[in-house]
Amino acid sequence: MADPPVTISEHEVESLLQYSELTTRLEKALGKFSRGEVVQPVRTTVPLQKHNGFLGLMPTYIEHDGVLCTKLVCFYKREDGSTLPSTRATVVLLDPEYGSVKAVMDGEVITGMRTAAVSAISAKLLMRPEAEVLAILGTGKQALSHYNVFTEMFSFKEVRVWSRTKDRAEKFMHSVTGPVTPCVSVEEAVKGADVIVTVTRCTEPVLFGQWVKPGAHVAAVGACRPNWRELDDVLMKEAVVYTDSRQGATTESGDVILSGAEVFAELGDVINGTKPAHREKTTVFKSLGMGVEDAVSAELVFDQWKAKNSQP
Ligand SMILES: NC(=O)C1=CN([C@@H]2O[C@H](COP(=O)(O)OP(=O)(O)OC[C@H]3O[C@@H](n4cnc5c(N)ncnc54)[C@H](O)[C@@H]3O)[C@@H](O)[C@H]2O)C=CC1
Ligand SMILES: O=C(O)C1=NCCCC1
Repeated sequence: MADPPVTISEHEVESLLQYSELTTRLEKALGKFSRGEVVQPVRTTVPLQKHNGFLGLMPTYIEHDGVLCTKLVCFYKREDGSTLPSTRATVVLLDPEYGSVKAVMDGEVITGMRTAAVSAISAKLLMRPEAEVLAILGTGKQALSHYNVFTEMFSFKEVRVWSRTKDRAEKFMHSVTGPVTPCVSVEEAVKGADVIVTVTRCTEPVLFGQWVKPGAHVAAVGACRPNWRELDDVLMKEAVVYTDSRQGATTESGDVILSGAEVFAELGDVINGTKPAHREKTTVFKSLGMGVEDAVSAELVFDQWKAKNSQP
């Protein structure tokens, strides 16, 4: 008889996950994914038309590691000023042999941290070594997790943040401990920036190639629907485009599909050494988010939870 599933709250997940171990596991998982060692269909999305959103189903099986997992994530195109969350997620970890549920855990922190950690891996692989200026477009949940991991992993001389209102950019600045320059326009934020993170909910391009410094690295995290955009055609066509999943990007990314840009490689290909990292060129990492990222994060949370809760 299987043990009943454990429930792990948002607060507990937060106390159990650290970027250092998470990033190591995610890097290995991206490599495995691109070597074909992970069963992970492209996310199934169910439209929630009445609420202007989608339910995404993200099942994943890593046979070699005995990890079976699925995330249920609802994401919405919220009206400006809405106080409702734009993403809500739950992660379910299963026993692949018995099919029983081992753990049900909050997916908010996992989604925030694993997405930011994968963007940081993209920057580690693709930004110029002398990178000094980071620009973050957007000031929501992902902006905060990206700020946290980028400032933990790298030593930028300046971090700039842009939001559509000055108030929001200033509020973000006051919510973090390190120095931040709030910017009133995207152009001001990205001018001369070496690394640009786009974490907005916008559905039309907000970042234009004409403003991007040649050789900069862009981690594009929002716009995860085939008709949503964050980046313009000029940037998509000038840059060398990397993704988490080629199949995911060519199915779900408006920036890739509508610009007609070619996907050069998956991050896992670079990690596996089968495709080069073009640090000297302008690069875009188009992130869609993958079930395998949630699976290894949930397994890490569960391992830590068991260690903490085991009898002495
Ligand atoms: N690639 C991935 O793995 C993941 C992607 N996402 C996506 O990342 C984006 C950000 O997510 P969260 O930070 O959780 O959302 P959030 O709602 O906490 O923050 C969104 C930010 O975008 C800004 N924004 C909204 N509409 C805008 C517009 N038209 N133009 C410019 N800025 C606008 C908001 O003011 C806010 O600063 C969303 O599009 C979400 O779907 C979320 C989770 C994972
Ligand atoms: O991977 C995820 O989780 C998400 N990706 C895009 C939309 C929101 C959630």
